[in-house]
Amino acid sequence: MRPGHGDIELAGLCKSYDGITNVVDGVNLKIPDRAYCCFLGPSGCGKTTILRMIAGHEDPTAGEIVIGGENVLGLAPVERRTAMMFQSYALFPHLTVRDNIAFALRVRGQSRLERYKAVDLMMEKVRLTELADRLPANLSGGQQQRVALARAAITEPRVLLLDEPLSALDEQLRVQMRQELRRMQRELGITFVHVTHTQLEAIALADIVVVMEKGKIKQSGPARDVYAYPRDRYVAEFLGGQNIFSGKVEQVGSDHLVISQPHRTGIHVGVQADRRVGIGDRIDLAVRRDDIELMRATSGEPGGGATALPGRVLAIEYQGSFVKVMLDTIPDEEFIAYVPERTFFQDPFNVGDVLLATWSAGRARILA
Ligand SMILES: Nc1ncnc2c1ncn2[C@@H]1O[C@H](COP(=O)(O)OP(=O)(O)OP(=O)(O)O)[C@@H](O)[C@H]1O
Repeated sequence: MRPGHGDIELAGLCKSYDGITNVVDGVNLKIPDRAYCCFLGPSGCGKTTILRMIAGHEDPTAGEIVIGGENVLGLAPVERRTAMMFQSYALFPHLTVRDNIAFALRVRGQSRLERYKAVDLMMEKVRLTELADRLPANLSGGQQQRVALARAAITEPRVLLLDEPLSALDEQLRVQMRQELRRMQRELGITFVHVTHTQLEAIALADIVVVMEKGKIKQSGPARDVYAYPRDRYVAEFLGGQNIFSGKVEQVGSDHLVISQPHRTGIHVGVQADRRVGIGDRIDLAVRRDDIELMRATSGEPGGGATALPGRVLAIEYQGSFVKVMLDTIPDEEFIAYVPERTFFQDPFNVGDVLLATWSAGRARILA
């Protein structure tokens, strides 16, 4: 395997199938060599089209694709040194694991000896040595996936493109294979670009998460940035784990703002250097579900700088390590607190209880 030169740059990338609508609309992105990058977004947002353009299976309508410093437009997939792994692994049913993996090398005319040497090495890397002589029908879903990955990686690509690689697997296997993918990416030492519509998959795997909407990038960055600091309502809603609601700026202080809502007043928000707001502005706020603390309404107000809003418990769901408590704290918006399991059971709440939901000003974020 020759690693390196797997950095990708997309510049002004557009794709239209009908000459009218851009299904990929001005995408600019840099993916470093050997990064694990996940494109995340709902069905139809253009993720697969971007993948296919990087692979060379589809031509952009406008823009550039540069891999390892080389403009690859017009080059065939083999010349780009990209490889694609598909959702349905598309293994040859009549070939053994070894021959499935060797297939691309046979097409390239490598000698039997060369092929078998390369395939043995690859099988070791992806832990398939024991299964070398099996047919795909006699493999589990996870094992089939490893064969598909090995078959793509044997061509020594500098970039491996994966289109919803885990969607055919059941939940438990998906979580297991997530770790396998990450391990194999490190082992192969190449860039992975992975398309998914599953938030957890993206944040668990990726060095860089790219959140897309209608052909455009809404936000990209390390998983934690995108999850903990969503830029706007769309990203916050898509990544989940946040309470999102809008309000009007009533006061602007040196370190915090006071926001009101049709139903609630006295919502404190820390000043954010990246968001300039003035009195009267309408803003969207996000507060993480796990940053909300719930108190009995009788236990007094929280300390200075905190927000405390009343709410009735609508539903309670046990989730194992935490308990999900739904309240009507912000009427017309979903409002949920994640209470650590042990904390919850020290003094459990019931549906119908009226509580105070509190959080400190610094925990509320202003969205664009
Ligand atoms: N060959 C094609 N001809 C015409 N329209 C297409 C073609 N391929 C994709 N599209 C359209 O382009 C848009 C983006 O499709 P794409 O497959 O890239 O989305 P996606 O985000 O990967 O969604 P999914 O997760 O459902 O695959 C969709 O509206 C789709 O219908």
